[in-house]
Amino acid sequence: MERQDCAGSSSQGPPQGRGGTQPRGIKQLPRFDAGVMETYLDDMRDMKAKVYQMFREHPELLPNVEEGLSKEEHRELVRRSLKVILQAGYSPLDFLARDPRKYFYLGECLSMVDLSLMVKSGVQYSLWGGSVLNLGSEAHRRRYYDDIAQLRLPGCFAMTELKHGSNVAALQTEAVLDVLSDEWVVHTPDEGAIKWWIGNAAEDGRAATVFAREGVQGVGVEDGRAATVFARLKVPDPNGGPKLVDHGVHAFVVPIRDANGSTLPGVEIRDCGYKVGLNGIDNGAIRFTHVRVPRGNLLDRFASVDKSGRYSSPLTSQARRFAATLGELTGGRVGLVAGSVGVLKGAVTIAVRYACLRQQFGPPDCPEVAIIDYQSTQLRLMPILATAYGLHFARGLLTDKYVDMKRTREPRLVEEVHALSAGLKAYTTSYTQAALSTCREACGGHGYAAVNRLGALRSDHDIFQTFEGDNTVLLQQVSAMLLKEYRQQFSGAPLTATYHYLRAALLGALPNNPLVTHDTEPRHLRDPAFLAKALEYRTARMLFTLSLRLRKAGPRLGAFHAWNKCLTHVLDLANAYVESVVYKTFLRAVEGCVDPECRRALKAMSDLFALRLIEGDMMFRNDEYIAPSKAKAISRLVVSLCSELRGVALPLVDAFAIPDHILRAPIGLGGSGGTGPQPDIYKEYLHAAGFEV
Ligand SMILES: Cc1cc2nc3c(=O)[nH]c(=O)nc-3n(C[C@H](O)[C@H](O)[C@H](O)COP(=O)(O)OP(=O)(O)OC[C@H]3O[C@@H](n4cnc5c(N)ncnc54)[C@H](O)[C@@H]3O)c2cc1C
Repeated sequence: MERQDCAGSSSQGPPQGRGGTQPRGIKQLPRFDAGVMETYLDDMRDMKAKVYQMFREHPELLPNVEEGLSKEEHRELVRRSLKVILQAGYSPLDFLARDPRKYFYLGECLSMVDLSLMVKSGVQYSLWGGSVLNLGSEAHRRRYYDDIAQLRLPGCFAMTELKHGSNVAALQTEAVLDVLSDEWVVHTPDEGAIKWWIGNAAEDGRAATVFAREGVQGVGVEDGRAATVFARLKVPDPNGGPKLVDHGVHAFVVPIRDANGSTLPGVEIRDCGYKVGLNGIDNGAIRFTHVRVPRGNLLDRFASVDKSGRYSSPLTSQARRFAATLGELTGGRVGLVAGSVGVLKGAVTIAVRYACLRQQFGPPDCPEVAIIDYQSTQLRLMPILATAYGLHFARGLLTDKYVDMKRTREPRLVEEVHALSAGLKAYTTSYTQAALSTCREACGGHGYAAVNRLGALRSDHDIFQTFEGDNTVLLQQVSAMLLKEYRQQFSGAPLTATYHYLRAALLGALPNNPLVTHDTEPRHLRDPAFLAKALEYRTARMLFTLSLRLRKAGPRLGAFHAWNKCLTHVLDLANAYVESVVYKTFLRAVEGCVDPECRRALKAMSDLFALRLIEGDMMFRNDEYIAPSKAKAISRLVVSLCSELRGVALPLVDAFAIPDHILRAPIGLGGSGGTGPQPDIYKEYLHAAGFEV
């Protein structure tokens, strides 16, 4: 075999150690200082440093996946961690109530410590605490705030039932007002209505926010002493009729355990047992048998019931009350986006560092090459790295809008945050879940070792796609809101005028100059104006065709079946919308970066993010938005951008600044961030396996 030029392959640079090998003849992005990038990404670094320092001082709180903790041991660890966080002066409920940016930031920090801890904190403060804060009155806040904040009253959020999860409006738990005793009687009418999966219920909860039909109340939890129970509210007919009036699902505070942890009369709680992941959380199932709580336990921000049983609400319809209630719970979704982005950063950090070090094969008589120098590895990992940055900035946008919404309560902002939190929650958690598998595969067999954490992260994170709103269901809400917005925009106009207008707008968005559809110059392909317009066109086109299809199918099939017939299209539209928002946010972040080297790396990643989307969508070809020659040029550019980014992949992951004692994956250790002595990953790994080295 002909001897190859080692330098021409990939043997430049150190054969071992951080950075691996550097191919020659590839355009390189300028090196940048990871510390400068970190400063740009993160304006709350001090808090992160302190939180992580706390876990350095308490290494016993970091679960060791190899030890195979039982669910009871893991739950105990999480309980202790929550207390240590409080003792260190961090009050998550205070953050949530007064400075939500800190609350979500803390969630992201905790995600790589232990996802069970992050989620348990979310159950106590965001779900249980948040339901009291957001759905209750000032009296409820005064009564419960301190006890929830200080963990003296662990609680639950009891919405889901055995037979109903996504379809919350169909919950069956009842809360019936007994006007003689001035109490709600919370009751589970049948097995299907047993509250299920309720976090904090199996051991810790003392109370629960129970979601029930008015006239009904519910409760939950192990750690929880109380729960917000969602139940149907029923009151006597004001006209003296024999039947109770059902006002739909409302939230009630229901005590479930006494101070000694024993369940209260009428409350039966079972442990949901081992799960695929998140075993540090005590999920439980709760059945209520005619549990009585005072009338004042209805969380009555949107509806109240007086002593005589008269129901009143500032919102005119059941649907609007229900929407307002669920709208107040968007904070949970914002928290999941933050946690999921944290996991994505951790996973890609492990995979990139390992891929830079791991060597397999090479030209004859030459050193082996680092696996990151294989084009296939670059195409796997660089888009994930770019998306992690894009979603980091999008998470920032969502948090800022959430804070503004809470401050102003402006109705348009409320709708926007609802759509954005639903869309980003679905998109981010689905993306991260897929990326976890890709990172595991990119690390080969060692990625499968439990000690390297990718498997545990994959198992723990998986359910992020389902709870706080199933992703498929949330994406439908996003598309429904986009359609509604379009309809409102054209309200008053005859439907045909609307469609003609949309069609004309779309045709206008098509590049009418054939030179543009055939332009293969990288300068054009990397022009943000081209990329942003292409992604906007995609969303607008999907919106247009979806409206058209629904309009055609609706009269024949009815709204429900017409929607179902178009469901794939509905989901594609929502994803396209979210991707367009992420790209625009990414662009603003590129423009806002003053360090020229960092900006070039960010620009390359934003280009890669958008180009991959265009490359992967046949619509652009089918519509002749891009000619075949342009499509090929885009694919070539994607490969070359991945290759350029490979040169700065290490400082890009270093800028996420996840310290080794938090990352805890021997194959992903970073040492002192590229400036000091580098860890010997194999040595660490052998050591973790028990070898003396
Ligand atoms: C670990 C864990 C913790 C949880 N913690 C809590 C908690 O603290 N409190 C609480 O109240 N709940 C909790 N839940 C419940 C969780 O919120 C529900 O699981 C979630 O809302 C989904 O409901 P479901 O499981 O009934 O799924 P379903 O709604 O039955 O969905 C099943 C499948 O059907 C699909 N599907 C459903 N409807 C549609 C539709 N309209 N169109 C297309 N596809 C559809 C979904 O995409 C999904 O794939 C928890 C669940 C788990 C597993």
